[in-house]
Amino acid sequence: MVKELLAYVRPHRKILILGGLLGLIGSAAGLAMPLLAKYVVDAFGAGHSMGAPLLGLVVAVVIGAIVSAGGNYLMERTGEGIVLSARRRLVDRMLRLRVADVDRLKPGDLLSRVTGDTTLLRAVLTNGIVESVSAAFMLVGAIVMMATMDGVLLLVTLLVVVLIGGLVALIMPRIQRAQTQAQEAVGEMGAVLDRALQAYRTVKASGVEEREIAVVGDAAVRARDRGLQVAGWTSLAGVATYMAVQIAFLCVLAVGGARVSSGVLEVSSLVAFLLYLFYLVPPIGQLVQGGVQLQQGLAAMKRIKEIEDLPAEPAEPTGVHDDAQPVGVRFEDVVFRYGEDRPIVHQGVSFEVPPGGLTALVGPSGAGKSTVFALLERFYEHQSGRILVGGRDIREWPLGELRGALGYVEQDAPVLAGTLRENLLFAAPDVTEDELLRAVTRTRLDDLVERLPEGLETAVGHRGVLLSGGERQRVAIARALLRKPRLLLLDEATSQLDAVNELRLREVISEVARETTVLVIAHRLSTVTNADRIVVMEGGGVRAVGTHASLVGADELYRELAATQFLVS
Ligand SMILES: Nc1ncnc2c1ncn2[C@@H]1O[C@H](COP(=O)(O)OP(=O)(O)OP(=O)(O)O)[C@@H](O)[C@H]1O
Repeated sequence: MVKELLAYVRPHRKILILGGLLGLIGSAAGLAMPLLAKYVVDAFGAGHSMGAPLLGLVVAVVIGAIVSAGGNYLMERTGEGIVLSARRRLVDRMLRLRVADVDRLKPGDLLSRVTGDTTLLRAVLTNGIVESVSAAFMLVGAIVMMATMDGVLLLVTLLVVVLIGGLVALIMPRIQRAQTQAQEAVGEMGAVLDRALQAYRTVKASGVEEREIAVVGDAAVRARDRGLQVAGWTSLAGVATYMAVQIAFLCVLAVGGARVSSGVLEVSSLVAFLLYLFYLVPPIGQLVQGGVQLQQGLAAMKRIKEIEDLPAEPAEPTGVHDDAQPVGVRFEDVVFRYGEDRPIVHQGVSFEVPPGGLTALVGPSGAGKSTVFALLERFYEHQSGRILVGGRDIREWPLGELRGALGYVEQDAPVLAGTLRENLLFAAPDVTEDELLRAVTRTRLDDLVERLPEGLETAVGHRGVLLSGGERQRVAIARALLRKPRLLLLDEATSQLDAVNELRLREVISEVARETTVLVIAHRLSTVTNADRIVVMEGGGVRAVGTHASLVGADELYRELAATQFLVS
């Protein structure tokens, strides 16, 4: 894991080393200061001119400040670079994952990995590493300098520091544990808030705002409590460090005072020694901090790796293609389940759809209709049997080419944030204005475009709130058509459409079916009666295939479905 962490640093190592060197020079300038102060005191005591040592002191201060600032900037720069490459890698992988894997993961959690965990990497990889190195340098430097001043005083100091250091070492694991719990608590709060925001309308309609506010509030209180625990332990460690320095200061003052009065030690050396003593504090703190950051960074790395280690789909370009010939579909004894531990959804599904025309899939809820689409798009892989598109096994199609040949309209067709134009051009950004307008006309969206205040340039909102269910689906159909699909998969909207919208949708579907193959999961009679053939699915298999007229006579389930679901008169 540490190796993985360092892999992120490798491309930035030159700048990081330069930044680290500048930091070290800054530290060295800092270390020189007590020594220079000693010379000032010595010069003062001996009645010599203080000009030279004072100048040295000023130069050390200025160089130290400038060099440290430069080093700091380089560190931050590297940090941003590391976050950028980590985010790019992670997002690249995330958008190439298999649908099957993404379905298992929580969107809020994925988001936090890109925004939160990558930021934690920065802390450990830049400040963490570099500050720890420069802190160790400072620490050793200060101790060496102190040793040159007076060995006895150093011994007194180290004794106190080691004692308190032991105490801090005992506190550290507690800080770490509390910190992890605090991060989890914040995550939990995010999860409950996400739930409420996702179901915003349901929350309002159910009148449960107060309860949801309380639930999120409770989670926030738990996060605060965990945060307080961290604060408590950190303060204790701070007090211990502070006490260590004060006690060491008093001891050094007492022992040093005695040594000065007995003439073994000069006053200036005692002053310089005491200054070095206070120089020990920040590096100790930084080393402690570096340890905490390393733990956080490793935890973040683990979460990032979890995603990066998931298999990706092959990265092939998809998009508009030249061959617009409609293709047929054939399912041959397809067996499929969503997971090892899941029930079988398709138990030997077989049916055939010739190229062109309208085919409706009908059947009770849970029969496996949407799963047919998921398998055709290869969101999931079937376990046995064969699925042919255009006479070719879908496993032999390059994935990008297969998806390029299919148009897919989800039941709850999403309208993306942005303008209507952006929504239509989402899958085929390079089509001409003529083609765009033709698709708008074909999907009977011209009325809508006229009605909207800014036509195609109207922002249709984050959930397309300005559009009705029927309009949303026609926008999605237009979007799919602009890719010139050879087979259109349409999961018909179940939401009640008004008569005008239903008529329009039917017209659109029939018209599209004249040019390409349309496979529609049908929820209304108008679609079914218009269909060239109907595949009736039940319990993970195909029960009957025929036309509306033949099935009403021949298939009991179909008759029943038609009578209840499809509003038969
Ligand atoms: N992503 C998934 N992971 C696990 N199980 C799933 C998933 N999607 C669907 N299922 C299960 O597979 C079965 C068939 O679902 P499918 O959506 O194909 O049915 P359907 O005929 O389209 O039903 P509906 O008309 O209600 O949408 C259901 O029992 C469902 O719970």
